[in-house]
Amino acid sequence: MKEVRVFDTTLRDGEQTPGVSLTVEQKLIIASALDKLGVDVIEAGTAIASEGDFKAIKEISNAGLNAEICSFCRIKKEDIDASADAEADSIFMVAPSSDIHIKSKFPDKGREDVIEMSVSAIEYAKERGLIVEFGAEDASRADLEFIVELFRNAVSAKADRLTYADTVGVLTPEKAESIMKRLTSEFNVPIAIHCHDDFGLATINTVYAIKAGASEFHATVNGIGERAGNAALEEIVMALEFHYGFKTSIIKENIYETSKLVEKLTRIVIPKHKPIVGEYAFTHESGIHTSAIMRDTSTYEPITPEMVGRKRQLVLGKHAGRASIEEIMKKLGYKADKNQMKEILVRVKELGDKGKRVTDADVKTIIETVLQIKQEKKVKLEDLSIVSGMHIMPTASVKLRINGQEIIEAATGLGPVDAAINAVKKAVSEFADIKLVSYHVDAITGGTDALVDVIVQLSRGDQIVTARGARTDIIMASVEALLEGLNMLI
Ligand SMILES: CC(=O)SCCNC(=O)CCNC(=O)[C@H](O)C(C)(C)COP(=O)(O)OP(=O)(O)OC[C@H]1O[C@@H](n2cnc3c(N)ncnc32)[C@H](O)[C@@H]1OP(=O)(O)O
Ligand SMILES: CC(=O)C(=O)O
Repeated sequence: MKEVRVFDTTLRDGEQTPGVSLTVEQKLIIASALDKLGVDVIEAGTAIASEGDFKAIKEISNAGLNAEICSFCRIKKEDIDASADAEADSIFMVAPSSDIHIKSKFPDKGREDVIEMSVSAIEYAKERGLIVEFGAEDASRADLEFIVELFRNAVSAKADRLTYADTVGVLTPEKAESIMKRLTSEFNVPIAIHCHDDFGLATINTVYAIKAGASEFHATVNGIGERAGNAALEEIVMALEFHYGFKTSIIKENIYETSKLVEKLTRIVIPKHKPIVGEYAFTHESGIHTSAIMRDTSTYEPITPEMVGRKRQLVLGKHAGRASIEEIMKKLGYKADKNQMKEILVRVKELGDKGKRVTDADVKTIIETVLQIKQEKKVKLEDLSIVSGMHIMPTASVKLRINGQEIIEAATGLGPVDAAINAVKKAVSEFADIKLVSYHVDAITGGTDALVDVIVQLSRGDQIVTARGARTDIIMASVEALLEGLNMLI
């Protein structure tokens, strides 16, 4: 089984995603998570780019991590100096290689000049004790014979590794394969592939380059990066290991945790349907699927969620069937006869047909209505007040009745909704350890008087539930959703 090295560039190319900017502390947190994930190289930033990046690279380099710590560099002495001064183990040194890039970056220079500049930069970097991974930028639009010539000179100058960069994502799997076959037949040093996702081909191009002999790939967690992003680490690892029999150092059970951390700190929300890490990658709604999954999970899951540190979710909606209802009834501890089951299913579908996402709390209400179960709500809102304004820290106070006992709490927050949620969470903290997993708000109509639909996901231990609040007042809708969920969990 051939082992492939993983060069993670979440903190460099990933951070080049428009709007993403990480503090030194955040970079350290992500670097530690990447190390725990098992990546071989962490490209921690560009030492020359800013004081913060310099400091981040230095702190990460001195954090005692197992991974090699790398800094991005141009073929420029000052970039090499900054990287060496930041105490990086290695540099990813990049030279423009296509005529388009050479012309626009060095208008009075040509291919020969790029070779000369690269050679002297590599020699200088080696003098400064750095491992040099030398990359050809925009290689996929360059003359392949020039790339071979550039790499030959780079290797003579003692570059340790080479990278072929598909900077604007124009490779195809066939090209990636034939080019990598040629390059790996010419050179004895390790060759990496660096792909972007402009045509949605970053994963397959990377996989084909690896199949053809590349021994390392560059990727980012969640595929974040410039424009359409970089190749996604989690997709490539799973594809290489599952379909092609390669081995990586990645501890797959840590994938989801790392993905959620990167989502939280970069604030780049993972699309719900994204492979491996999207919310719905292991969620099933359709009746036919749920019914089969309950007999054998492999019917509709190519890999188990546990493999990547996740759990399966079964949700109800207009596509539900009897098996889905039976499963949720079992979970909630209810029993119903045939006719009642039919009625519950009809009502769930009715809600779905109205275009609504059916939450767990909706299902519970439907079941209790059909079964004529009158459940006293354990947590009731008796009062809520909010103070917010230009020069005031948003503050909320709540009066709840929990199991008949009156509880009054107050909390501050980043905004009035946050303050209200914090106050409720504080009030119930003695009764249960509840976590808010996700919060989603939609304005159903267009104006400022719109009906606001809030959907929350709450967890308590292993249990996760969804609940809704719908009001014209966003604070009340949020608290209502939270209380609905709480009542399900407590
Ligand atoms: C495909 C990629 O991801 S490439 C990596 C992109 N990453 C970054 O840009 C990192 C963040 N960048 C920065 O902080 C800044 O751009 C810096 C510090 C690197 C440079 O800043 P400045 O000196 O102000 O230059 P500026 O950003 O305006 O232009 C880039 C310069 O680098 C030159 N350059 C670009 N690539 C290379 C290269 N591989 N080697 C040498 N010089 C290069 C350009 O020709 C241009 O030079 P010029 O100023 O003489 O025209
Ligand atoms: C260097 C780099 O990030 C690229 O060519 O895409």
